[in-house]
Amino acid sequence: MAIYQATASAPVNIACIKYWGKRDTKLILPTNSSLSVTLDQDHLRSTTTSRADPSFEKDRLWLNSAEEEIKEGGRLSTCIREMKRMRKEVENKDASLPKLSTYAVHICSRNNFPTAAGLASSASGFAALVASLAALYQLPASPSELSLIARQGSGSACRSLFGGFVAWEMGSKPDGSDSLAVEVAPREHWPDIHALICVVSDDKKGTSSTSGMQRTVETSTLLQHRIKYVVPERMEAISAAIRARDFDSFARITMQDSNQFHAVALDTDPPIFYMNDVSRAIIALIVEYNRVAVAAGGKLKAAYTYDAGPNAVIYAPKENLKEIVELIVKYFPQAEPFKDPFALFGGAGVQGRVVDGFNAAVAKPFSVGAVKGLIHTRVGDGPRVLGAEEALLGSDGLPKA
Ligand SMILES: Nc1ncnc2c1ncn2[C@@H]1O[C@H](COP(=O)(O)OP(=O)(O)OP(=O)(O)O)[C@@H](O)[C@H]1O
Ligand SMILES: C[C@@](O)(CCOP(=O)(O)OP(=O)(O)O)CC(=O)O
Repeated sequence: MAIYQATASAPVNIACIKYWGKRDTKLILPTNSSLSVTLDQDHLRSTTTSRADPSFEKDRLWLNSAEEEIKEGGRLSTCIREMKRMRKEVENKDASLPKLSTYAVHICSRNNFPTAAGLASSASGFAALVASLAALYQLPASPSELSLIARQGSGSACRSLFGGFVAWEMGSKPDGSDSLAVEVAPREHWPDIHALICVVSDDKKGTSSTSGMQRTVETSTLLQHRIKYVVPERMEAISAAIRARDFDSFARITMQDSNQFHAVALDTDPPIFYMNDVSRAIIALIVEYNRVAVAAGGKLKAAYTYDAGPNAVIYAPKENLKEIVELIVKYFPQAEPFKDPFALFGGAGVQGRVVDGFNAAVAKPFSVGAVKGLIHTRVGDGPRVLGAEEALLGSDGLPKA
């Protein structure tokens, strides 16, 4: 008997222009376009194996070893159904193909980082699910076409179908067929963009993105201003900054948009707070670091951004990462030695330090544990189809131990 199985991995993405608000909650159609940087899967990824077999009784999914219920009409079941529909179209054109669209699937996925902790696991997770099913079904679909399906799993997931710098165009059609991800620039265009993730908390968050953004749509007047006047202009400006490799503009817009996203969260009734004192202290440090650079006649050297949680993501050109790590470690001492994937410190270990002219009083030093960990990564590529040796399902079609 032939085995029909495929494994794929997909990256996390962190938005610079935030998606926050839906005009259609079932199809997951946003109230504004958004733009993100895809992070390197060598560091953060979801890996998913999908298998179709006539002996399987029903579709099943395991996430990090535990079986998840595939609820009828839920996001998982929608994505699986849509992928089967695309396979059926291919089968209709070529009668010699096995009827995989009629078989149930077993899907096993793993995230190599905490799930549901504001590290965008739903984005890499749904992108990996769609990429592995596309490989299993041998679909001739482009990343933008696949993004239409990943979007229905979790909005931000549609942007993880591409590497590099990615826009999710909100579209205008009621059926959502023009609400998809497009590449603004591949990672090779600007590979020097690095990211430092400051893990402030890896707990499950209080207000989920899904429910938080709907409350904002229902109650925030500021959101209406953002949608109409602010985001369209910013999408243009940041795309131009990316094309020109203009970090100064990229950084300014990224920080402004993070600030406005958290402002609309605060403008929600009742208000939503995603950042905490640690998040705000990191903002103060980056603002002061940039002030020193600009005062010396230079340009912005780093940009912070925060999703629906307290974790900071700091984007910066590679050359600034050593200074940024030293700055963060000075105020947020680490229990574990810094994992130095790009050999910034040459094995010497990190010394907390600020640049000359830095006003140390902008933040107070915190104790060990306030920032639980630092992940240094960079802009990365899109989903990868992996070899059979990476499969997460065993020969019995169940998760490997
Ligand atoms: N590898 C995966 N495969 C399939 N689904 C996944 C995977 N990883 C996460 N998910 C789904 O995404 C959910 C977590 O999404 P949630 O939005 O709560 O957290 P997050 O993505 O870490 O945070 P955020 O999107 O706000 O940055 C999980 O409960 C699960 O349903
Ligand atoms: C703050 C954000 O990270 C919100 C992400 O929201 P989700 O994509 O997790 O929401 P759903 O579509 O309801 O699954 C901003 C962004 O990634 O653009």
